[in-house]
Amino acid sequence: MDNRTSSFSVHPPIELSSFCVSEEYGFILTDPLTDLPEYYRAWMDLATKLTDLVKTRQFRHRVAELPLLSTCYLRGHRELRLAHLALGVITMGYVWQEGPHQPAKVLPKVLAVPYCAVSEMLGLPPILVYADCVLANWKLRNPDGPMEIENMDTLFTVFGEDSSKGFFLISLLVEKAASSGMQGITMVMNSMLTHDITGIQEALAVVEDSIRKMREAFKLMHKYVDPMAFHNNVRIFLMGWKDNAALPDGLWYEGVREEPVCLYGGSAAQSSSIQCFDQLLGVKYSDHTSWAYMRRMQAYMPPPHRRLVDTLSSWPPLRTYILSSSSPELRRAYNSCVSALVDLRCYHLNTVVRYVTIPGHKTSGVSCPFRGLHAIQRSQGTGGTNALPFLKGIRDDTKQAMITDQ
Ligand code: HEM
Repeated sequence: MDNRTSSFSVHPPIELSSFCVSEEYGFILTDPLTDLPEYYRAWMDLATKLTDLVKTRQFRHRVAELPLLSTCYLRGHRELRLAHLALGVITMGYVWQEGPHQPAKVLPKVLAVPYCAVSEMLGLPPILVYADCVLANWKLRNPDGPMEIENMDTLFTVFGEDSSKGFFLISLLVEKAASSGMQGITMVMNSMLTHDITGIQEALAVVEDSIRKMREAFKLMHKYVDPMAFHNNVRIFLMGWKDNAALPDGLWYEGVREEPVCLYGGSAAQSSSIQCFDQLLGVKYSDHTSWAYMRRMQAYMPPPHRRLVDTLSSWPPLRTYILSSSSPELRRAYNSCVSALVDLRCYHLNTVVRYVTIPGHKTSGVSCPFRGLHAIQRSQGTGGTNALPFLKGIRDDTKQAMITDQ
């Protein structure tokens, strides 16, 4: 037994809606707004024109000309989320316009002050997070049509337009596939409360099916995202200012803080879905650095989503429950989920080799537009990790969760 309580009596049933998670969309923001009140026109205009203005090196000048807008006209969660997304995109354009060898070290007051205010209201850090650029950055072209890539668009892209769009939308579809898994998780947990073995087993099959569907959705990445465009453009504009040699001291938010702030860049490591599956299945990150990193990523999730991960981690462990049960079917259903998660992580790893490692080697040639890049940055994820060792470790930890007969 680990230090979680072994008693089920203290745990009320889990309701996804209490964590702002929808049955149909999971962690995705449903019906995101596509525009802010007219007062915020300057933000929306700038965020939608990032690519053109970065190409012509005008983005920073245009930011400097922004009026200092009050956040008092932003109403409700959806307006705040759209404002956080737009200001995040503008911040990335401002910091990385000249590439990693010449980042801006100071975020001007006209941007820093409202951005930090909106971030505080949402309980999110003032940087473009996964919950912005993926979970809140989408619309249906035909509102009555299906949620399929051909019928979808982003509200904003970062540099590397088509590949940026593809990266955000495919990640969104992977999240959509995870939504049935979130329902499966609640079914597992709530069936544990009543010791309903068949219920747990059926719910685990739902979880497994969802993880396998995530892998299927992931495959679309290869059709819609070009590796070189991802590596040299998209990735650069998602990088943060923590564990990044380009901005070793962080970024100074003028008019807000006295000291520069260090924050990780936007990465799908900030996805709550995968951390929920890990909690359900009892995946233990054996390396302390990886554990600490995954824990830190929770601060980049919207607070109710973070609470769900925490709640799952405080429940009596499913794995221990299964180990003490005599049902071979239950054990099989659990192992199939672990196996699906290992497969997903293996697929993800191969994708990282294709999109980060291989282009990183090619980029070391003289024609690289970012030739000032330090070697480590060429193979670094947007979340600041040295990607491959970190991801291999977590994949191996997932394998360790498998229950073997002995
Ligand atoms: C081109 C596609 C992708 C690339 C190149 C990529 C790259 C990376 C990298 C480099 C990391 C290490 C952390 C960092 O420094 O950012 C990472 C972590 C992670 N990524 Fe991705 N990623 C991709 C797509 C996705 C998608 C679609 C998902 C799922 C929604 C995802 C989920 C995760 C998770 C959960 C982690 C944390 C480690 C883990 O739990 O295994 N990634 N990714």
